[in-house]
Amino acid sequence: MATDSWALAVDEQEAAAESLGSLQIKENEEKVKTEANGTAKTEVDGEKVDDEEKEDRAAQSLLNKLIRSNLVNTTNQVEVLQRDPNSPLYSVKSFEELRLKPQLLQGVYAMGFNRPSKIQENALPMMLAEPPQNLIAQSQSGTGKTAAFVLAMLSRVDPANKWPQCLCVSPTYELALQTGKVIEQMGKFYPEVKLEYAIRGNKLERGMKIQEQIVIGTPGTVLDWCLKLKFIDPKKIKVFVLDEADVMIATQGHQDQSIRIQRMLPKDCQMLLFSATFEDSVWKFAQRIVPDPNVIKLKREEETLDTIKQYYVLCNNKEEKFLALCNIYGAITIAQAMIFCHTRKTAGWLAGELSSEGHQVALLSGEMMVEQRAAVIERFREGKEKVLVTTNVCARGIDVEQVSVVINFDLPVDKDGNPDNETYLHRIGRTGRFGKRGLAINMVDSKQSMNILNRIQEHFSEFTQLLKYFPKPLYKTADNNCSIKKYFPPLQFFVFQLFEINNDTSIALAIFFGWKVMCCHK
Ligand SMILES: Nc1ncnc2c1ncn2[C@@H]1O[C@H](COP(=O)(O)OP(=O)(O)OP(=O)(O)O)[C@@H](O)[C@H]1O
Repeated sequence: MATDSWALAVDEQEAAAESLGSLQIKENEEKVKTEANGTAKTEVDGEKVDDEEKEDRAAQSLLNKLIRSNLVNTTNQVEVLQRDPNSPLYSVKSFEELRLKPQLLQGVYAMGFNRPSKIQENALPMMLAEPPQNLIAQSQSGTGKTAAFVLAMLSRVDPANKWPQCLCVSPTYELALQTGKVIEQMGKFYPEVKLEYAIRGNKLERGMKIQEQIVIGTPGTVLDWCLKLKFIDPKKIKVFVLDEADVMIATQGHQDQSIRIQRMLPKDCQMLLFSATFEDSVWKFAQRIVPDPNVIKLKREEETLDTIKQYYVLCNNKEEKFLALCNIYGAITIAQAMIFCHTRKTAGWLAGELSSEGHQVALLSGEMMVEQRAAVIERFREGKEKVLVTTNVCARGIDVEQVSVVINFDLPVDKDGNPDNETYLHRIGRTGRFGKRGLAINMVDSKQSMNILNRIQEHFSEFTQLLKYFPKPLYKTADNNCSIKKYFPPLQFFVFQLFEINNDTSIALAIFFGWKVMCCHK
């Protein structure tokens, strides 16, 4: 593919992203920007490392919501801590058992939900109980929290009363919109219930009273609407939901604003708080927001490196790394691969080079809006591109199941240049549940990067035996003429590859023969 067709591909990607315009996310209406660009930069290896690489929790959370269409399966058990340990613990296996209003049951089924998710089995009976109970719930993104509290809110409102009865605060404008969409979908057959967005761009006339029964918004605007502008009478709120508590506390001021809102609510208002993670700070915040809570926790599925074959390739510079990459592509059949780079600049360069070699490449990096990133991931999932070149923004939480090959073009390091073991695990790890096998290839281009790889190896060797196979040099280029010095792995390695790999036998065989292919190629 020539460079201009690469540019064309980017244009197509952007066009695809624009088609997501139905989200109506307007740039200027909320200060909290979900794209992570425009922030401070650090110098590493002579290149700018953007702060995009730092975790932007709101952006990550939004991205997850945009690309997820299904529940995340989990084999872990839900842990329930009841406020009153003597009261019976109810759990439901069907939505019928919840005795929902028929319009809501219809809405739930129309969304394609057949049965409650793991967390919903316990959370829904608690949320719908009489008298209402408070709840703190923690489970990873995609396990059904939003759907659960939306159902609770819709169940509790009285459509005959034309004032806000349920209040939901979200960390950003965009996240609030996403939750609003779920309310609209689930409440499709319950049109009497109306929704209002308390977000900065939504200007209401002074002195008016909101008639919609559900208000969803960001903490600052919700606080203004309750306190200063008095659009909402907080004393009439029956359900208060604080969503994404972990993202919320990461934003300056949101914690205090949320607490101030909570203090205005009546004592018998049902308080519900949700979070994907449960660090100490989140737990402390949760306890301030939710008095006498029931607590539900669902451990996240652990990622493992046990099923991943890990290798490294020794090179001298990024051009050689690119060459090595081409050789690997020449040698093995790769359905789809994700390639991680440290900086946007390298990612852009590599995507261009691969593209001009004829690969169908997608590029994902931090200067893209979250919706653009979601569109790129979607295209990649659909197989429209075979290679996804990305910086760290793509590393977390994105499950592109069909990808069995991950290439660390640059090894993951933190801002101080130390190995980032967690990111390494997220990039190449697979949840044990899928048991999917994979291949990870690490590009090493200096003494420092070898050192980093060794430290990553040491770190993971502590808790997995299989890593005796890690890392095996795949091949080594000594100079730009590529007189290749091969490291022959022990025989057991081939035996291991040939007999233990199921799904990826083809890759194993190809690698096996690929040694020769690489040599011939040179
Ligand atoms: N009981 C269910 N059956 C089938 N699908 C469901 C069920 N509950 C939720 N889903 C779907 O699963 C996906 C994740 O659900 P949901 O958004 O509620 O999870 P979450 O834990 O709130 O995650 P996030 O915080 O990322 O939004 C959504 O596409 C949702 O429509």
